[in-house]
Amino acid sequence: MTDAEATSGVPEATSGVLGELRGKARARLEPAHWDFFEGGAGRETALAENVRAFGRLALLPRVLRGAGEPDTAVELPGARASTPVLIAPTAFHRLAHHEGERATARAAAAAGTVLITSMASTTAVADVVAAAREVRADAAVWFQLYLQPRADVTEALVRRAEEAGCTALVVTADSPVFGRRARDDRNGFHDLPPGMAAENMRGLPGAPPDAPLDIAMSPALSWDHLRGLRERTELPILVKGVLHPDDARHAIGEGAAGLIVSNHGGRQLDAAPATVEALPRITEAVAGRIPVLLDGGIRSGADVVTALALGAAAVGVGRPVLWGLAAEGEAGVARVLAELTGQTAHVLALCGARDCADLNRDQVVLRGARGVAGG
Ligand SMILES: Cc1cc2nc3c(=O)[nH]c(=O)nc-3n(C[C@H](O)[C@H](O)[C@H](O)COP(=O)(O)O)c2cc1C
Ligand SMILES: O=C(O)C(=O)c1ccccc1
Repeated sequence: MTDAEATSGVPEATSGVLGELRGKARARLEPAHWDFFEGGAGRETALAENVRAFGRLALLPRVLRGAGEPDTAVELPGARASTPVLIAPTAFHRLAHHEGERATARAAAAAGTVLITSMASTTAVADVVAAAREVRADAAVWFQLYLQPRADVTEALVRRAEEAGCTALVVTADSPVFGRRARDDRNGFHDLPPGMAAENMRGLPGAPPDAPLDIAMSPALSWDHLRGLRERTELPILVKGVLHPDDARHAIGEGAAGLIVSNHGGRQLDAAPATVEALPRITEAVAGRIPVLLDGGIRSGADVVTALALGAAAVGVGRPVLWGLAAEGEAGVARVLAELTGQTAHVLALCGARDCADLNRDQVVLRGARGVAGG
């Protein structure tokens, strides 16, 4: 058994553009690298449920609303995107394609969307932003950050992201420890191969000159560290990995500019719920004060519109972007973004929506029941 269908029955894409790219990626990648990209923690329940939960939901279209051609643009902290489909931060793009994050950045910029570039990228953040800005001068790149136990290390990373031209920080809060991933254990995959490194981690305080520091994950991190970060940067900060409504309220109290409802693509707490099932309680708690984004299991325009109807301002896509990158490089990522955005526009039109905000949570219903999802 080498993939999620076998281990947990995740109904991943097998047809359409995404299915084609997924198949091509799988054929091209070394099995251990495929498993690293595709796998999740534990029994891969959260991974499978992210996808399955969307399949349990249906959309109630509104009719005869004279909505016209839908506008897919969204306004976000530090970005105006022409699509609600953003690129979620994923590590190690050079494992997928030799052009790595540069290829992803060019495709994101050309599509007019936000690349949330991972702190664990195999290309330095300055080079990622430069690649995006070669395509589009006002391309938005956000920097995903794991708060480091050493404040001087975190600060050095933030200065790098600022100097590179990133327009927001995304603090990943769901990783007090690294998830246990059975596939990586079985494959003995725990590090990048020779010749590749986490380029943002070079030359930081406490590291030998030019050697990359390991990314630390720490259960000692608290809201105090987030507050410390806020005091040291002008960039808007989004908190990624929020699933509990009280944490959403807490993040607002600490001045977060946005939230990303996420279970890290099922790679951290395997017992976590599907993200779309956690979303309604979060948007209810937030009550429009800051934008709430979602990632996990987005594989179609209907999934995007379902998340939007439940109150998300935008969504992030992780694995499908890696499929596109591994299969066809920049062109493959462009195909994934065009496909998901095109489907989203089509579903918005079929639902009678003018734009991404012109939807209501009463349009999302549980299949096989008469109730409305999330109450
Ligand atoms: C291979 C891989 C690497 C990831 N690396 C990171 C990371 O470096 N930082 C982070 O915050 N999230 C990371 N994530 C989680 C994604 O940002 C996102 O939450 C998840 O992939 C969304 O689910 P999806 O893959 O079903 O779209 C990673 C996910 C994958 C699949
Ligand atoms: O694999 C991941 O999900 C991830 O977040 C990560 C973080 C640091 C290094 C490599 C991967």
